[in-house]
Amino acid sequence: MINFALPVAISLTAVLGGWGLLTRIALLLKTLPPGPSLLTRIIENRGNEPLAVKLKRWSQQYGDVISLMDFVHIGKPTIVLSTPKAAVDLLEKRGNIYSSRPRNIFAAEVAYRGAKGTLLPMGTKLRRFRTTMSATLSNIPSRKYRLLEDPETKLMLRAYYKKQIQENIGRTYKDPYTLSPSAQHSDNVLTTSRPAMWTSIPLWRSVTDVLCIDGKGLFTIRVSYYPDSRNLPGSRLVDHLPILSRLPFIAQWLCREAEEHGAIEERFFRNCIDQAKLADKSGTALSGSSWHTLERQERFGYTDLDVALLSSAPYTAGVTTTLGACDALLLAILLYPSVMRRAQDEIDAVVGPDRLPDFQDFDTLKYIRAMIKETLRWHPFLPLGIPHAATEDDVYEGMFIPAGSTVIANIYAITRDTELFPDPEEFKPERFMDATDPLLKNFNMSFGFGRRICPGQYVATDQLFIMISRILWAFDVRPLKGGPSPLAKHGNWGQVASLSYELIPRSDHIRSLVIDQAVIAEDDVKAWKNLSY
Ligand code: HEM
Repeated sequence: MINFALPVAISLTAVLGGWGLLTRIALLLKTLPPGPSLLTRIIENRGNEPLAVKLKRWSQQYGDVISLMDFVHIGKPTIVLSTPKAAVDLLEKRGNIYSSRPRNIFAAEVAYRGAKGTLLPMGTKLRRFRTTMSATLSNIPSRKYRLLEDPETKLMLRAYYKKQIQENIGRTYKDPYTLSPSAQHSDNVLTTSRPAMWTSIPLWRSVTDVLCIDGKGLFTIRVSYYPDSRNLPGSRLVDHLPILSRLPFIAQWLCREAEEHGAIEERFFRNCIDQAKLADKSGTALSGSSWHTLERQERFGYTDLDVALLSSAPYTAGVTTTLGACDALLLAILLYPSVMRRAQDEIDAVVGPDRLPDFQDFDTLKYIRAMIKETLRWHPFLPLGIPHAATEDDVYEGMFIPAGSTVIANIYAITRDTELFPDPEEFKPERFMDATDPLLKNFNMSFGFGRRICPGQYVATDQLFIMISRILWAFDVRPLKGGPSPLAKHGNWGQVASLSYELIPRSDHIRSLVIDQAVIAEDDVKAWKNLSY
């Protein structure tokens, strides 16, 4: 007798499977959040409209939560959240299912071989990574870096004066001195960024080593970090067809860029870990994520690559972001001179001319803190944050969000929510002064949401506070006469284009105080030897 059982079972499974798939697709199409059709997206793909702006425009047309489907990731749409409420409701209140990262083959798998903390999906490795981050960067632990931020910013101020003297010999201090925010290799910018590096790696051989490998600036390594349209998961061919990464011949061509970037970062951060070990032996290490990770290497079975990439997250995630925010703050000052005057009035009343602003002034310099919040709102450095992923099916206000969806908080749109932020394009620190709404009082939306929220937010705020309060205590910031209008430099997010301005010393008394303090600061910093200035 012919045995029909197997073919019948196979056919039945296929039919049921196919039916299941069809039912799921029908359900998806019916109940997914609304959004532009694929055709609209293809048509509108032309032109140079930035992704965050396009998504904001679509959210005004379709709703606070929109979905974008494609033919490759059927059943796994991209969901975009465009209001504070939607982002808080999903990414924070339902953080247990919205805290993963989407699969990112090009960057997370090929370039970083599963060792990049910021790209980790939910699981034990992510939990351990977040523990390291909070043990070394959260509110209280982050204060230990003040030991470095204090002397470093004193040296930064002196560098500004020195540069003036060098460049303008025989002339008055009122001669212009320009800083270019995009010139990240300039001495002064390096000085300000160094504390950010220290949060990650306790010892650096020299600043040049830190920023250049084989003559290539580390800032250029952005394989996955900036979620612009090019780097979003799914924007590379290999993300759509994972099988390609397993085909050796094709993979060489498709994945070369990722492999090259990954190899450079691995070499660089392994070298840093070697330096950290030496620093510990000589007693010069300031404990940071390197040490926290190294100490747990055996227990957690971390490979050397894991140690190098997990512990370097504060450096890769913290330097350009914080410096970019500082530049945006200076740009706001150039565009809104009354803001600078009000900040200086506050500094003069609280601090006076006889000492530098200090971390002890953090609570009293309320307007400076409001300026920092307003800068992060007005000009968010990461307009689309870093994408999250849903790990379970969910329903939100009648809309179905399937497991596996990529979930993006459009921080650019969220920080322009007119209910919470009237006149959103205006730079108004006052909106944060004496605010009672918790969303304003504890404003941190530009740092992301929920369990993946930026763990470096305290370090970033400290560094912005000390840099900006000291710069405004010592200098007036003015646009260079005849230079292009600073307005042209405001792209609404990310790095502001290079802008020229002059720093005009506020008094000779302050200048001599800075010079004296810098001498003491040099000694403080020498405790961490091998740094070259
Ligand atoms: C103004 C400066 C900064 C801004 C605007 C910023 C913004 C962000 C945003 C939007 C995210 C994604 C959050 C999410 O997925 O919801 C993020 C993640 C992260 N940030 Fe920051 N950041 C800044 C500075 C820093 C600093 C100074 C550090 C470290 C010292 C840091 C370390 C990190 C790390 C490690 C992550 C990944 C967290 C994870 O994947 O779980 N950031 N940041």
